[in-house]
Amino acid sequence: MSQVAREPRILIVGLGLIGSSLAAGLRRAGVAGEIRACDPHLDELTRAREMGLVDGGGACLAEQLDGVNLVVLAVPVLAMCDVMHELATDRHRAAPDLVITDVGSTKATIREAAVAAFGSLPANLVLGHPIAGSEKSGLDAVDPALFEGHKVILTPAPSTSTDAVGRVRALWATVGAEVLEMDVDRHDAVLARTSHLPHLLAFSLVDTLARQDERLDIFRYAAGGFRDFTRIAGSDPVMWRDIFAANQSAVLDALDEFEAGLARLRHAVEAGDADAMLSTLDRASHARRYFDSLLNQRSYQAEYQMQESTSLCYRAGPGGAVQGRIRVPGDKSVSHRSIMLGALAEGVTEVSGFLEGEDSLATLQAFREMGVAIEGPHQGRVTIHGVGLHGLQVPAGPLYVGNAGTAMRLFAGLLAGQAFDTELTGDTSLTRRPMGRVADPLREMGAVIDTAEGGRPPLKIRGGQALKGIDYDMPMASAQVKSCLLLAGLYADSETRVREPAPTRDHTERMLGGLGYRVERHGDTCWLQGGGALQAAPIDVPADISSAAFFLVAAAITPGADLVLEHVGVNPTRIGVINILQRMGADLRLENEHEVGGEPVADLHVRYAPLHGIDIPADQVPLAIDEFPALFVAAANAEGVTRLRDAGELRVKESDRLQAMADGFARLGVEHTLYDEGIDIMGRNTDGPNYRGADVDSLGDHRIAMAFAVAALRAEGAVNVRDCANVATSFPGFIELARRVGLTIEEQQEGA
Ligand SMILES: O=C(O)C1=C[C@@H](OP(=O)(O)O)[C@@H](O)[C@H](O)C1
Ligand SMILES: C=C(OP(=O)(O)O)C(=O)O
Repeated sequence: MSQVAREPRILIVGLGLIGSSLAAGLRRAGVAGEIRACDPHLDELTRAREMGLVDGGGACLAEQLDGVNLVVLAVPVLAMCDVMHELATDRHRAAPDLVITDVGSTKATIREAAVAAFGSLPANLVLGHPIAGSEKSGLDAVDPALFEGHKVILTPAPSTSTDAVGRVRALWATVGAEVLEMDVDRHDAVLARTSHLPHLLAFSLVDTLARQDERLDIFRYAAGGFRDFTRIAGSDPVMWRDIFAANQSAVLDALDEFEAGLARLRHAVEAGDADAMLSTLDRASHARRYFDSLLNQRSYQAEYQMQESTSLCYRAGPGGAVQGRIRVPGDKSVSHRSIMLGALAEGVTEVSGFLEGEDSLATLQAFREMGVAIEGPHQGRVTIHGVGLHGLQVPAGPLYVGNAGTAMRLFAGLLAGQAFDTELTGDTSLTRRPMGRVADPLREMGAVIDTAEGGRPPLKIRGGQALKGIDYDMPMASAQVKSCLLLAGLYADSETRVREPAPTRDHTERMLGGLGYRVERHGDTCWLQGGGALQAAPIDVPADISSAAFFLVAAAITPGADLVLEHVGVNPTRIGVINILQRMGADLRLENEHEVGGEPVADLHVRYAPLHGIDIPADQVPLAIDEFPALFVAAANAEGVTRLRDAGELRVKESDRLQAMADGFARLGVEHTLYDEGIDIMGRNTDGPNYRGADVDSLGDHRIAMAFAVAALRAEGAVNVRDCANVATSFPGFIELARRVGLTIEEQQEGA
């Protein structure tokens, strides 16, 4: 519950926009205490009293202090010094529990003024700053809702009384503000960039243009851009003079950074360097949209940050049909690689069919942060202005790859070969996943990488290392480890060889070949020689067989189903799901088979046919590694036992997928036995439902969420799946497509 101010007598010093709006907000909130004001303009005071904002007041601070419990100093920053001295002299007149706060836009100067006036920083002084305002000023602009939903930053010192901080927090909470704390220096540095610099630029631009054109034609013909950019130049000049003077050094630092950035852009314009211009504009445009969506709490990263507090659920009704022709979104593995290799190539790479899911978008964003100009995505089209193997630039901070194991592991190899240091971070699920499997062989190549305990993220990668080729025998069948080493191998002084214990997806090898980089293979080993170059070429991303798998299974278990999935990638290293379903008796055919950009594709046609349990051949496990959650649902609806072994890798995906599926099955009443590296599923295929409805938890894992949504087709009651926001990592639009083919499924906010 938010706190409410319980001050018997509040004194607001200064009836400008902030002071009068605070009074109005407190009044509107119905605070019980008296509100007084002190202002040199007696007519303003009279008006404020007539408007019902204050109970009384006067021009002399000493006289107004009698019995006051809370003083709010809302005077211009440079007037703060005099007011502090008066306060220090007459504070004995106030109540013994007096708390003082202020609303100044800079904090270090006000702290200095307080120390000068009081001899030291008083424990009952809580410096603060509401991040609210308007280009309008004074009592005329009063707005009781001015602080609602806005932030107020308090900057208490270690010596500040916690009771005083609590009371100032309550004051702002009463008028609807969100209160946070930071130290004085950080406040001044942050505000110099987010507020003071933009005001300074707006004032300067308007002044410059106004001088250039005495007849003010510019203003007459001003377009929206001018209006948007310069609105704040109408702000109170005295207030802003004071702010620039008071926060001089932080404002100058911010201005220096700005001038350096402007000089770079100027240079790009002057040199006609289209790539450099696009890179800056594109980064800015995306950063701006990211900022917008953060404010609206709807971006992909914001969604992750919010996940703790809100959760998206699926409610999948029992039964339903599976009919039609659909195309699922682009392949996630190929999408990640298209951005990575396109960025490292020389020339412009055009990608089509790109997956606009959060995982591959995180990869795209990371390259933007390393200076690569990338246009799009627009309806699956992305244009990457490659910078060559040595053209990446040092990013401003850690690279955040969200939920994407593929991104983190492939980046680890690629970044180990760069000249600069980097840090890779991810969301809570990714932070639990093992990275030693890439860090260890990379270290053998000469990379310097720090991980958190147990080889977990974040990964801190030291740049500038000379990498040497290795001959590596992978302990597990992992395309991510193989790809990571091949990417590092591009930067190595010699040959990098990787042997895999079983075939894994080979998109990296194929795409490197497509971009003119020679990768050789003999049996279970592939290798490349470092020091070459990649040449840009178009990349067509097929539909993702891992996403198609949910609909393949949906059709395979639903009597009467007849479904075509168009243009699905059927690379032989990915078709375990097709092989396994066919062995279980599915009527699944490949039609219209052809090749696009080095990857085989086909339309997959499934009609319902009764399934039976099988022993899943070990060699199919790596070829269907992401499809097991869906395949387990097929097994639950197949007559007899389906046995899976040698699948321990499922325990280190976005969740422990063996456990997550077993837990959900227990709730649905699907009989099963769990093993360390596998599961037995005792399926049924009756004329009616094959198990009951239940509430299940996806554990935030996209594939578990979609698998249980599909399971509802043969359940007796609804299947409610918790924590489904992460479906957007690999399959944006899943719900719409599922509904289109005949599933009854809705999204709900948990608790709604
Ligand atoms: O290389 C890739 O794109 C992937 C490889 C697989 O991971 P492992 O390499 O850990 O098996 C797979 O599970 C993942 O979804 C994507
Ligand atoms: C395991 C998966 O992806 P990643 O490893 O990239 O997180 C997946 O998509 O199922």
